[in-house]
Amino acid sequence: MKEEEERIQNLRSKATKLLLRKEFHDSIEAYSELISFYHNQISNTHQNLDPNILTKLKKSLCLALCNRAEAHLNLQEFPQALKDCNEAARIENTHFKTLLCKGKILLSLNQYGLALDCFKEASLDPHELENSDTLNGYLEKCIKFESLSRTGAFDISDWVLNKFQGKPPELAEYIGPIEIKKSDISGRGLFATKNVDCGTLLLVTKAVAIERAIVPQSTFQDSKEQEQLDMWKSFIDKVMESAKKCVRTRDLICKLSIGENEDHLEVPDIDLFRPEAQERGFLDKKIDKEKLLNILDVNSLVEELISAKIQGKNSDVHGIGLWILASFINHSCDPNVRRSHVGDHVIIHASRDIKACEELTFAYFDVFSPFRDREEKAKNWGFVCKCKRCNLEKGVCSNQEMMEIEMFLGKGLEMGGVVYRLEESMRRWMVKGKGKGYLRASFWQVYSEVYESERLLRKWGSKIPLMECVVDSVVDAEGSDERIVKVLMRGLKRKGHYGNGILEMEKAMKLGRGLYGKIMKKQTLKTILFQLGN
Ligand SMILES: C[S@@+](CC[C@H](N)C(=O)[O-])C[C@H]1O[C@@H](n2cnc3c(N)ncnc32)[C@H](O)[C@@H]1O
Repeated sequence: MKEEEERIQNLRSKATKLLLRKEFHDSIEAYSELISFYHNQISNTHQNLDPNILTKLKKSLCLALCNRAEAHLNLQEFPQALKDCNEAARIENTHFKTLLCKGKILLSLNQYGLALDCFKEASLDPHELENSDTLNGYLEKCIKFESLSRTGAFDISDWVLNKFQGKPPELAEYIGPIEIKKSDISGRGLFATKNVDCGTLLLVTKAVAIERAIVPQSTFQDSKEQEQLDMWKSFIDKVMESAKKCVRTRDLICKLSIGENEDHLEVPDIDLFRPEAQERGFLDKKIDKEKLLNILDVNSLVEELISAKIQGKNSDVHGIGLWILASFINHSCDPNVRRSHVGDHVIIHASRDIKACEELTFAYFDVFSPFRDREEKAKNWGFVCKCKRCNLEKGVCSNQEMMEIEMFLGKGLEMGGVVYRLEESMRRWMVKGKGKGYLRASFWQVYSEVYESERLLRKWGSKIPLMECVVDSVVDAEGSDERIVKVLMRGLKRKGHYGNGILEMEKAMKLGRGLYGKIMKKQTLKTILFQLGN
């Protein structure tokens, strides 16, 4: 008997040491042995009742379960961690350490309301005053996150102003007025459930996994490709790891498209993606590597590089990630939402006014390029783009005149001449409304060079449309984009309307909200707009 007691005493101190040394896998093993021992003892003791021994055993079991939960939590094995905490709580429902651990797990699972209940309950323990600072920290965080996840009232101003450097702001997951429905473009898509205006926040969601690497522009092509391949491989491993750890993640990943027969795919209920749905029965689906590769091929997103370059972000940093709910958003060459990457979260907001029941689309690749370039990029993604803009431009682009305009571009014809020819052709082809905006966006590079050159403006000014007019039509067709805002702000500066032309500034502010969403302070947005115009 003495020997057994000694063995258990040693096992207990071994498990504790391993936990303190952060050797979580080994500590889980040691605690599991300890937990089995207590389970056996309790069922034996139940037969030869000694209430004191039983109480002592149950206390020890509660502590061992709670410590094993802590180890699982550190390995981000949330379901196992939660299971241990729930068993510990059934033994002693006011156990401080268990409540603290369960609160931390629920916080990691974005279940802020339930986490708050745990921390509140823990704060009632009069014996744990020395832990009150830690507890207050969690309470404050929970209250903030709970409100953010309900209201979407985020503020990323300081971070944007700091050119996206330093620690990103802490974000909570948020699902705005959106739903999943069958799409006319392909398979399923995300749709607005009510009218929203430019800049409205629609979705904030955290990546299942993300992998970043620094690949300097100057790196040789071969090494660049190797670095990207290595990045892709470790990204796949990370997603596999997350999927292995959590039934819910695995089940939700399995709902994603592999790019084939999309029109036959089930349309999942958006509520499944809410953190509160954690407890709903998710199917323990198997996911083999080949299926996962296909899913990642179709749904992974790179952290946006074009806007990163324009905003002066470090464009040597490349990131790839999987954001499950955002994966239901189809591509369009005339998108109405934009994504911003903040830490491991992706933020989706309206880049123009959107009507209820309208499908939300963003650009998978740069859409400020001619039809043939975009066709090639969509092909690399594995689809033929069915958006309105491609359908319209397909017809125009087979036109001999359009081919000539594209050819002139390559042959160094003066940019003013290209703009002039394109505008004249559109007039003759009777291209109207959005069509004009689409084609101007296709040749935006050319337009922007003309509008930014005093010399070209002097030469071609009266033969080509006003910059403001072209900006309006491209914004109408494409929504907000840094490149348009840049040209607009520089134009306003030249005309002396910078900061004092009220109407112009109102327009610029609306475009700014389209760029970063309404989650920026007005004053910060103004500063950013001025920076873009310099
Ligand atoms: C990230 S998924 C988008 C959601 C997908 N429609 C679904 O049902 O799960 C990407 C896939 O959607 C389809 N897709 C997205 N945008 C498209 C577009 N503009 N035209 C045609 N197919 C598109 C392609 O099959 C692409 O591989």
